[in-house]
Amino acid sequence: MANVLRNSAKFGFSGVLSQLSIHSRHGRECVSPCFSLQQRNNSTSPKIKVDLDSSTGVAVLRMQSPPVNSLSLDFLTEFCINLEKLEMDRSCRGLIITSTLSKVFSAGLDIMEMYGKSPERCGEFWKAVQEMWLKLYGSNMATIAAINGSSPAGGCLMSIGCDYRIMADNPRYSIGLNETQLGIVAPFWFKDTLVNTVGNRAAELSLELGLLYSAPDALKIGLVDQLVPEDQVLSTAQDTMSKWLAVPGQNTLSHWLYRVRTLSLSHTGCTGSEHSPSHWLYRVRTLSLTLAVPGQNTLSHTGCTRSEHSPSHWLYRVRTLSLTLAVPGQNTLSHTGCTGSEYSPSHWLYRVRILSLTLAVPGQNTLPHTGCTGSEHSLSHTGCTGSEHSLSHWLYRVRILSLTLAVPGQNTLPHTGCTGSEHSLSHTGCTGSEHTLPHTGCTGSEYSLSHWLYRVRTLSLTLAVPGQNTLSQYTL
Ligand SMILES: CC/C=C\CC(=O)SCCNC(=O)CCNC(=O)[C@H](O)C(C)(C)COP(=O)(O)OP(=O)(O)OC[C@H]1O[C@@H](n2cnc3c(N)ncnc32)[C@H](O)[C@@H]1OP(=O)(O)O
Repeated sequence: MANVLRNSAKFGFSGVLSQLSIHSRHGRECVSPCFSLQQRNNSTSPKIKVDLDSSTGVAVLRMQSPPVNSLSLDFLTEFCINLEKLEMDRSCRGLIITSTLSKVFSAGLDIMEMYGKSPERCGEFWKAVQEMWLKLYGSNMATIAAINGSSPAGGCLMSIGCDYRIMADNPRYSIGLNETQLGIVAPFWFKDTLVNTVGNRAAELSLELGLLYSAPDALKIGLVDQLVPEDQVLSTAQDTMSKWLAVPGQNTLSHWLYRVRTLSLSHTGCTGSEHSPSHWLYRVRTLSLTLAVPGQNTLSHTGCTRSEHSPSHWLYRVRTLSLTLAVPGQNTLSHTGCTGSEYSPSHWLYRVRILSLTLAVPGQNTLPHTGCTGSEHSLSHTGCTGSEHSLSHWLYRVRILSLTLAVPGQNTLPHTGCTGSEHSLSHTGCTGSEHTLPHTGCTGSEYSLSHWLYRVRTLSLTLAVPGQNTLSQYTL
């Protein structure tokens, strides 16, 4: 362990990436010439071994970092570099992740990385953890976890970041997000990924109690998709992969349609440098919900100081609560201007989302029945202020338009009154000028509409990664 730590990364994660001729996955056709065919087929780094079978287009990534494949900064850096190389390699369509160690897939985050480290090191580490998840969950490859041993915490995150999980049928092996048992709270994106895998209630129980599931129990709740004898884990993964690769276009649209919301972290409003990533990754949703609790609006830099709610409890309920908070008469949502009590909670619980759309309708910004009268609800970020559009027109189109607004070279939507540079990505919660699209490197009209309609959300999520607010690593 000490050796692992002593040999830790000499350069930051982003530094490592910048040393590669990294191109966007959007530019898969522009594979960097620095990767020869041979290099792409096989790659071995101290902790990771990758074999790409060019006849099938399937790569097997073997984690080989004894004793337990713990996810140190070194490990994560190597993992992400290997993932990025495969992502850029057009011949690679599927990825299987497994372990060379007996009994252990991965023990999760290296706990020594969380102890006694400098803030800078912590920042690098947490960025690398999140990068691992972003790269895996947002991959354009079909991904299968061949779980041939225990896979707690971060190991479980890696597994649920894949499209499919095959686990060794051995009741001694366990898997789960047990962070709460360790006295730490899994970040919301761990939680969201688990919810997407096992559903809300199972995720809630699992996270609040920090449960580790035996292989058979994991199958019961859907945490893994299939159990097979231990010596068949990899071969089954390879067979299964061929089914995934037979689905037309599976590597893009269908994959993304399910994941795009989870990946779009943009609404956290985290702009970066002022808060360390780890600070925010843990706290942003907790804080945002606490802020919304009437009478509790005091927490240090956000104004809230209360601590009576356990993080795990709150982290998992924040979305549900945020709906309730919108009930007029139950809360004073000064930011919405809703103060009345004329509507019952149930009425609002069902309508608040629809109404929030309505608030965005130009010329309909005064919603007397909600008590909202101010101009604060104009779509200032879209530049739409007029009343030229009818309600129904907008109710159906506002989302589509907001996508279109993000299309470089299409920022002039004459019929909406939007003319240009004011189309920062403020709808993502990013308010600074640094989050305009030019910031992402997209300045021209070189991309077609359809290209962007599919990718804009993907890109916006990257903007949301604290400390990663430039997309400099992508060549668009
Ligand atoms: C906000 C999100 C935060 C965190 C997410 C995380 O991922 S935190 C990490 C959580 N991980 C765990 O709780 C797993 C702990 N480990 C285990 O349960 C077992 O080690 C495991 C994986 C089931 C394997 O058991 P086995 O009996 O085969 O090995 P043993 O326990 O004897 O461990 C061997 C050596 O590995 C060291 N080690 C184990 N886990 C970690 C880890 N996560 N990080 C660093 N080091 C780890 C363990 O201390 C042993 O070291 P040694 O020097 O030989 O004593």
